[in-house]
Amino acid sequence: NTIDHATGIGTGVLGDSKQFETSLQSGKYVMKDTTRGKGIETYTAKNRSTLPGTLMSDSDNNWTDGAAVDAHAYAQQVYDYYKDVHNRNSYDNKGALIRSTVHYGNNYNNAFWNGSQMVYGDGDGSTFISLSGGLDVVAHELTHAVTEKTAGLVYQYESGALNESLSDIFGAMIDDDDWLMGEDIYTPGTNGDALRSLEDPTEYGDPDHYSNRYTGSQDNGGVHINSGINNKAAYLLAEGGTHHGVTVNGIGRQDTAKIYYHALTHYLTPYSNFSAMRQAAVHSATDLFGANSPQVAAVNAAYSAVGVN
Ligand SMILES: CC(C)[C@H](Cc1cn(Cc2ccc(C(=O)O)cc2)nn1)C(=O)N[C@@H](CCCCN)C(=O)O
Ligand SMILES: [Zn+2]
Repeated sequence: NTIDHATGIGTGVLGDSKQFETSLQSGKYVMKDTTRGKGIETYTAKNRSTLPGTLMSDSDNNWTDGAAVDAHAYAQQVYDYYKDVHNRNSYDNKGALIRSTVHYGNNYNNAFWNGSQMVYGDGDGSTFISLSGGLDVVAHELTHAVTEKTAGLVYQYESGALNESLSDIFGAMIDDDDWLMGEDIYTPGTNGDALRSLEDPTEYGDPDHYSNRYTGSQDNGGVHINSGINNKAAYLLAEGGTHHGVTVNGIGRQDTAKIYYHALTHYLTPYSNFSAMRQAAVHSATDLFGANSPQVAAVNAAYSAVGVN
């Protein structure tokens, strides 16, 4: 009925005011958006680790829990990106309910997709602040769900690094004011730093060329490390540049996002490696823009520039 959905207003982690969809339930406003797919819900774990915890509620629809405000508002923004830009209805393309829990654990320095929902810690206040305060973080986590429902890239070694890279790529496409990951919620005492950089992965110790890939077993075989190689390729594809003597003529963020989304939903498979990623991106650019397009040429150049054949 008409009062089913309402517009909440609140302050985010960084003190920014925003509006978002809520609904009225048994006389209280709750963080449940009934207007997108089968819904978007935000819960609090109250600093314990039981999931999903308690649905966020408020008496007057003016919200002061910054972590919940951002988790809820950014989940809506990421839903809208996939719907409006890629015509995808939630992470399963069937309007799956999107659930987030904030205030997970105690001073928990991480955020993750647990296979069913998004989970955000509050950080310890010096390494991280509440991680849902990063739009790129929310997009990163929700993209893990998209990947699971599409290519199903196994979370280890090269397929896992591609899984990670695609989450970073769409994080950067949605939080599109830079090519950094986590800059808004990492080390509040230090400006301008981040967890990872797609522009220059080596800035945070990650490789930007296949010859420098990590071959050990830590981090599930380097999934958050070797992601830098594909992240660099995506950055070069969008922005252009010369890397290891190879020049790429950039095609912009929009066409780059279309190529990766097409690859994710049409060509990548659970055990795709970096070489298969190059082929999937070439096939996708060919499908979308034609075999002799500048986009296809740029894809080939970008992967050659990072040493992937
Ligand atoms: C999305 C991003 C903000 C988040 C960042 C992150 C956080 N951590 C733990 C961590 C903790 C402390 C520090 C430090 O510098 O002291 C750095 C990293 N490692 N990565 C991240 O990358 N989380 C992983 C969590 C993976 C959990 C296992 N599936 C992911 O979603 O891939
Ligand atoms: Zn990830």
